[in-house]
Amino acid sequence: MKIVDIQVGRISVPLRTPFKTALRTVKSIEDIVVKVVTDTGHVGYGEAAPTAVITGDTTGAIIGAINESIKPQLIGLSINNFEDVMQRLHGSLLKNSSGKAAVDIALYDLFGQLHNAPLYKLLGGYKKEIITDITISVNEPEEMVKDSLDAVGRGYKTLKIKVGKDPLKDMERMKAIRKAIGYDIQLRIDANQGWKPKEAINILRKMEDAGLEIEFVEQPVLAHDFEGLKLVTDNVSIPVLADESVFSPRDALKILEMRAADLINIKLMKTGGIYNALKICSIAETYGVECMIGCMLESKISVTAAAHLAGAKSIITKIDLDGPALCSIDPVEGGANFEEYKIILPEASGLGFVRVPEEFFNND
Ligand SMILES: C[C@H](N)C(=O)N[C@@H](CCC(=O)O)C(=O)O
Ligand SMILES: [Mg+2]
Repeated sequence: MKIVDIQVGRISVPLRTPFKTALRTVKSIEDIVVKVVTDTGHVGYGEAAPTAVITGDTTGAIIGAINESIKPQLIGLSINNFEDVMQRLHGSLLKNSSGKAAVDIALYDLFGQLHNAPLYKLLGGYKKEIITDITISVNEPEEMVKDSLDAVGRGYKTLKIKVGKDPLKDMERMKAIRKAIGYDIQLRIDANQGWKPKEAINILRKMEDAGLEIEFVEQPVLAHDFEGLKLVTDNVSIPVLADESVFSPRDALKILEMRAADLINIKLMKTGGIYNALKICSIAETYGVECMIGCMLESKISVTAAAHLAGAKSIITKIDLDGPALCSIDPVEGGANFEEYKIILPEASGLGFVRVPEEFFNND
């Protein structure tokens, strides 16, 4: 099964409501899609999200990385020697994790097709069904209460609340949400780097004292501030999850050696796809640290790949794969079945897509 072509296209999907974090506001998913074609007529699909404020990857940079650096390395290689293909892909250029992720995902789709098995089974086959949280954007407290109640009405049992805009207001937000939804629903929070270390310690202790029962806090401080992250981890009881601080297996190793966080958030757009995400799973297993699998603003294509990984690995115990649930439409047939909080993995080979619209690849 030889790679004969790699095509790049675009997918655009309006969100149900604007997505707001401490870092950005977005109204629609505007991602890059990739199609890897083989001499046997098989096609693998991938996707990249240009989340410049987190990964540094813009739309133009992703397209350039794939067309100028990745594609020339891969044409003619055989999926049968998958290790060689992965080495060439991940060695083709530095950084550019989102562009690498799109191609890596498409190649894993082909790897599954080559071996005629769903990817999650080839990677471990731990479970066929996973349960995701849903994200509540940072807004005025009343609006966040309304959005939280809507999410609970849709059946979600875990909400990930975006904070990090203003510590005093964040406290108000969390008190209002907890009061409205009660204690049967789990609350995790994501500050997206919005607090300073001492500010984070202060607000998290207040949340503990107020009995808000926060499952964990995601990325309270700046991504590069490993010492600040450790200071927070050492000084609060709420577990700390490293998100923007961990892109590569090397980052994961450093964070875990320092004991700077209690949990790690794996996202394919940060790791450059499944190949390196698997290494982070092994590192985390070695340290006995559980992982979350997360996503950026991604549609069903790349979130299906993340769901296959989550279904394969027991160390992934927390799921934040709500990209498709935030979308107003789903233009892709097949892949994982997203039924609100329940994600069911497909039994078809590879990632299991049935139809990815050809229009995505008409680049006029
Ligand atoms: C969408 C997901 N639940 C999420 O919150 N992902 C990121 C932010 C993604 C973005 O800004 O596109 C996260 O910080 O966990
Ligand atoms: Mg996060």
